[in-house]
Amino acid sequence: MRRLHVTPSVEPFSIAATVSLKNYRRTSRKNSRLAHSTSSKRVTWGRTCDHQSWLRTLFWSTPVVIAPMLALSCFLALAGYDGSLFKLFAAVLKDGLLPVLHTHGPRITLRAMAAIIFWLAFQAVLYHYLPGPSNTGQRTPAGHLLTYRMNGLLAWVITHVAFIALCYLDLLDPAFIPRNWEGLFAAMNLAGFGLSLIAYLKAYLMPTHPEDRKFSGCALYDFYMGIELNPRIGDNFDLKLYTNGRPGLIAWTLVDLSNIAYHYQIHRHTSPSLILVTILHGIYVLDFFINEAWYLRTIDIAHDHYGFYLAWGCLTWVPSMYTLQTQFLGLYPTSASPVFLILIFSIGIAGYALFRSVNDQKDRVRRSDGKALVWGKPAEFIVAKYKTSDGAEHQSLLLCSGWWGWSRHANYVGDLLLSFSMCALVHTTSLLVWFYIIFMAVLLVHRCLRDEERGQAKYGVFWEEYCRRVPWRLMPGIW
Ligand SMILES: NC(=O)C1=CN([C@@H]2O[C@H](COP(=O)(O)OP(=O)(O)OC[C@H]3O[C@@H](n4cnc5c(N)ncnc54)[C@H](OP(=O)(O)O)[C@@H]3O)[C@@H](O)[C@H]2O)C=CC1
Ligand SMILES: CC(C)CCC[C@@H](C)[C@H]1CC[C@H]2C3=CC=C4C[C@@H](O)CC[C@]4(C)[C@H]3CC[C@]12C
Repeated sequence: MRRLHVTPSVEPFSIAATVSLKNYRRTSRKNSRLAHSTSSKRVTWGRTCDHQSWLRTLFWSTPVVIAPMLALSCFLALAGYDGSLFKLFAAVLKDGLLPVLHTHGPRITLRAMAAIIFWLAFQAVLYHYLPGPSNTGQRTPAGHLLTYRMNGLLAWVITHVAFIALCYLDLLDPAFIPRNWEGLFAAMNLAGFGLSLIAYLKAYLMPTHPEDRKFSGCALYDFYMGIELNPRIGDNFDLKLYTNGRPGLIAWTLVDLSNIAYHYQIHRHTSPSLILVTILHGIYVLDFFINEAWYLRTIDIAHDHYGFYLAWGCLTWVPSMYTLQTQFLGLYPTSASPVFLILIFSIGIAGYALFRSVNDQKDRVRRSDGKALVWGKPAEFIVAKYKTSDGAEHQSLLLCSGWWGWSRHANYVGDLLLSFSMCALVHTTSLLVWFYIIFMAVLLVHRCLRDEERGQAKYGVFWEEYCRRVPWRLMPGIW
């Protein structure tokens, strides 16, 4: 890819929606006119959502209550009702909630509390002390460019080797997690709520970058979606990357492995479905750690603020809800034909390949400043200008070729195929097992809309040009 230099003194706000230098000159004249219209705009992206009514804001805060209730329902259904949410609701209607909670509800135990405290501390130590290459994230609305140390893969390997070694030496029961699930679930919730509260108070009392805070005007919404963008302890301990990328994600594969052991201890055989789901989960989690620097350029790190959504979400929702398939299979074996398993597993692998290829294209283009090949050809992109609140002007590349010319979120299509496969492999109609794909579909469709709003506020006319060139949000011809 030839480098496209825009000399500020000649065309201070020009953009290029181009593949080559030839096209660049033509489009930049048009784009510079467009750019002048955005450059004078107030910086609104990543800022207060002052256009929202309080009723709307309150409505969007309801997951603070709904998500823990959903997690509790799934816990109860697995603990006492054959993994059936319908049986659970029938029991609650018949006997009342309190007796159901009394018989099957989570319990705070000292052992589980100690295990969760140890787990969080152990992951914090690995996060802080393990070596790894440094990478910078995306520029924040206030203009900060933060550095992160990428040592997640090492942390994942050390944790799993330690777990296997402790089990091998008979110092730990490999089925420790499902056997202590009622206590662990309660302790994870306490930790998740506790960390969310700490994040909320820290945002007022000791903010890391006060100019990057976002206030909605509704305390509950601020607690839910977060105030600080990148809260840190000291200069280097990034609370968001630690929470999102360590205790929850590493627990995901550990919970799966422990459920395989539990299934084996109870039934004296292994389940092909359980192994295949664990392999898909393992690929997904390992992919995250192998490509950790890519994660710095995703919505979670670059745009989402740090509150209950991420803190409780990663400490409780991920280990308890993202593992529902293996928890179910650990307790209730199912059977499926080899042809079915091979077909569904192949769909999962195809979904993963799409997910990785799309994410990789964007990452390579952004990291190389556009000097990358996409599907064997020089990348096509829009050089989109935006302003930070300090008044400085910056630019980002919006890729428009390869998968990113096919739809604006082809990576979500791959993820949805993979999620479908993770659920279908269990071979049951139990709603609880299918919850993951339903959640992912809602989350990713909502993300498409959210990202659009934010892209428009950040890039203005450049975003409009991008949407004109790549009209489909998710699936060409459908949406
Ligand atoms: N398992 C799970 O629970 C979930 C998994 N995921 C997966 O995580 C991955 C990351 O998801 P997510 O962060 O939502 O989305 P993306 O990785 O697609 O990142 C979106 C950001 O990329 C930038 N961007 C948008 N369009 C372009 C473009 N054409 N060229 C270059 N940059 C662009 C924008 O940021 P900027 O401001 O920098 O321009 C935008 O905010 C996805 O693969 C998704 O499937 C996502 C959610 C949940
Ligand atoms: C409170 C709840 C209703 C919602 C909590 C949601 C969060 C726990 C999740 C939202 C986005 C999720 C993720 C995004 C991208 C990821 C990359 C992928 O490669 C691995 C998984 C993940 C880190 C994933 C983890 C959970 C979320 C943060």
